[in-house]
Amino acid sequence: MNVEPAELPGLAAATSLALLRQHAPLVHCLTNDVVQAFTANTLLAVGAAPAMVIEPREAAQFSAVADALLINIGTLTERRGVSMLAAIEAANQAGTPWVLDPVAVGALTFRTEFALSVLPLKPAAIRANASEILALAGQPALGRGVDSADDSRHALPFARRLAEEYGTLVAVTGRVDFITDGERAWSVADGDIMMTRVTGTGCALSAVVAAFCALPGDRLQHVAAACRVMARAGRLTAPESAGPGSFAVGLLDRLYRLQGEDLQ
Ligand SMILES: Nc1ncnc2c1ncn2[C@@H]1O[C@H](COP(=O)(O)OP(=O)(O)OP(=O)(O)O)[C@@H](O)[C@H]1O
Ligand SMILES: Cc1ncsc1CCO
Ligand SMILES: [Mg+2]
Repeated sequence: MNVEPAELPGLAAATSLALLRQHAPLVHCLTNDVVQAFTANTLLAVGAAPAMVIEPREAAQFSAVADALLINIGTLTERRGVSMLAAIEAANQAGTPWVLDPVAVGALTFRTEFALSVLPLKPAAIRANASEILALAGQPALGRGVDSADDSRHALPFARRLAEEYGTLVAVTGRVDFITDGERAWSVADGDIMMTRVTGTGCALSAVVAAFCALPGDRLQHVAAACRVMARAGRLTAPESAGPGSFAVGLLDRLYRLQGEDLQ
């Protein structure tokens, strides 16, 4: 149970990426106001398709036909919460996987109660930083707003526990990403510190995780592959960037150009 997770093999990540581009899943994103366009462009760059349908009277209708649903509570409002619950219910009825990004859960009461209330609604995966995973698991966390101040390795046992308790997958990201179903776990040691200097790399990754959840086959492998794809693209882009601005643009270009051999 507590053995060190193995690094996801490059070939597995490449196989999942090829499958993603073949299927080009349509991802219904109910996400925060900061990252809408970056998230949509990230999905398009990697080979999936986005749609941000947020009106409560349309959300359920759309999530029933999308291939995956993303629920990100970064700028949660009461009205957006209504859309999210309707979308989750419709996705569950249609057998569509949905992914939770519990942004800044912990210190803030409204979003924390909301996140805890949707955990039993069978998310296919949860993607969060270490502080958010600790908070979801009821542990003291050092998060500062939307940023993590905790180490993903420290959060791994709690990620495992959450995955087991809710029958879901948990991807806890940071310097090293860990992806677990409670029993099995993969690690992804890649990325670059520059990824924390652009807002929404984690939020966009959660949308990519949702896209990979739509694929047939080993979902734990696919979610780990999503983390690998994002982190690898970040690692390759950082040295070519003058700063966060060109990094954000370069990351999209790199995701678009990323080939299986870049992951090996
Ligand atoms: N110190 C680091 N070194 C290398 N890569 C990192 C580091 N921290 C985060 N990353 C990478 O950045 C991406 C986003 O992860 P992070 O944990 O920062 O998400 P987040 O805090 O939810 O981000 P946001 O809320 O801004 O969207 C992941 O691909 C992760 O691997
Ligand atoms: C900066 C910020 N504030 C609320 S959501 C968000 C995007 C990163 O999570
Ligand atoms: Mg986040």
